[in-house]
Amino acid sequence: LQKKRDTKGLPLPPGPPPLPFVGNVLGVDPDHPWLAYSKWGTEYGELVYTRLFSQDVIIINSERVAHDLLDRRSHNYSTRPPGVIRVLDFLSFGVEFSSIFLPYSDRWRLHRRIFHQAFRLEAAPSFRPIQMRNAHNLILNLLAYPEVYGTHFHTFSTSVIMSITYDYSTAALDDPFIALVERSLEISVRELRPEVAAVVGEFPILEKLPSWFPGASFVRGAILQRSLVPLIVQTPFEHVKKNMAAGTAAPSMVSEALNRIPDKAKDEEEVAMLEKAIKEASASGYAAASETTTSTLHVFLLVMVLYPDVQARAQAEIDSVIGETLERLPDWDDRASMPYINAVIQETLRWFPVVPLGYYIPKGATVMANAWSMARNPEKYPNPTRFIPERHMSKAVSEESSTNRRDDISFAFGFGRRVCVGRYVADASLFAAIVNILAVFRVERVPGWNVGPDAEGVKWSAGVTTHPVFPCTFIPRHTKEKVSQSVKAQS
Ligand code: HEM
Repeated sequence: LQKKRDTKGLPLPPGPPPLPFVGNVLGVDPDHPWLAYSKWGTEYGELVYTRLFSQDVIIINSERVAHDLLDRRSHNYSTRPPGVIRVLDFLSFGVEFSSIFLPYSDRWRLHRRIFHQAFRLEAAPSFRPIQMRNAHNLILNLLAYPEVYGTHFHTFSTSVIMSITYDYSTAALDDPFIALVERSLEISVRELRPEVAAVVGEFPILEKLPSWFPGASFVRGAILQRSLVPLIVQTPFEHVKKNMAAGTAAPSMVSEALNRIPDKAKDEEEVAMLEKAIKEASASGYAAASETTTSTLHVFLLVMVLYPDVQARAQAEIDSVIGETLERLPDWDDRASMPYINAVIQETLRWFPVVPLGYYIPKGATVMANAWSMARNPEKYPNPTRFIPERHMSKAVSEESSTNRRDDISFAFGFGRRVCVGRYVADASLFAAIVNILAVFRVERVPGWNVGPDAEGVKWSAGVTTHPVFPCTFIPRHTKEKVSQSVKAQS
């Protein structure tokens, strides 16, 4: 029996037998590829070799191997797959500058440094007032128009990141800039992934199809995206520079990074290079922050509908801390007294990681870290399809945020040098939104929507980030007047 080998003669892990030309592509649902990768994991082991057309792909299905390769040997696994980058060269979406897609390089390192200054563990709490104010807008929006809850989640996530990054205030409802960002992100999330890249890369003729041609959605996406991206990148950056010139800029990631450009570096070329990096990193940051936070809130809502007992226990905990009559809304200081809420946040991130696959490349192949499969590991999480916050309760959750405990659900935020730079900010946004939603609403399934606790049959959106699509009912636990009063009192 001849062992499979890569082009350099190194042995490759086992995997499903590929068909000529297409490889294993027919076995993969391109909208939910993590399902096939996880199934192969149970058949072939922690590391699986597969081929999508001519692209070699190695899937890591276990946390142990992911930590070993992506954390401990991260210098080998820190760049991004050429597949996605090739699509970008070949059919430009105009987002080649994004920190998320940049190859491992000095340019990427500079982006990371800019993020790190603003979003590191010690700096993240400075954004809490912004996060809480937006969580209050979220509950007011939900009270007014509960049926479009997805739009409110998006407004919340994007407003938080826009304020943090640019001190840019969006309208509480129907902000035109947010609509633009939403459209642009929808295209990127859907099209810019290796499974799509594999197809486009194999059939360059697709690029030549007119954009109206059925199935040529990525061509349409690319055309639209190329016109949206410059607006989205330029407009908020100019806003900061204008405010700085007028002396009215409040602290934000961009204003602080611009202020840090050292005087001695002020030869024109260097300043231009640094400004460009700040502009590009800030635009990538809000792209990365918005969809992920929004999708996690969708997952939270789904589990609250599917697990009414969990919801009731979470609400009992909130009421025990702030009182049953909503004399005030929850605040940051309450977090330490809410171990169950913290466990609900942990379990939400575990139950369905909204970025199910992370992409890395060592030389040659694409390596995918299958967070979805890690989250469903029955040895670490008995009965993994069930939402059980108690599994996180024994570990003094109240003292630490969901993102500090690297040993537990770290797979939700990626691995190695490309680990999510916004995880501390994300954790605080989730707490602010979740605790306020539960304080003010009971969420219930709509009559006739018969989905069981494993959420089988629920539709999930397709893309790098995914979220469930389902109907639900928001029942206010307090009167509108009471909620408005409490919001006013707290602001
Ligand atoms: C619940 C919310 C979030 C989740 C689940 C999440 C998850 C992730 C994951 C899985 C990655 C990929 C890591 C990898 O490839 O190994 C990532 C990257 C990234 N995230 Fe987050 N994220 C969230 C929120 C945020 C926020 C709020 C920000 C900004 C404030 C942010 C900024 C970034 C950036 C810039 C990257 C790219 C890092 C790089 O390639 O070097 N994320 N995130």
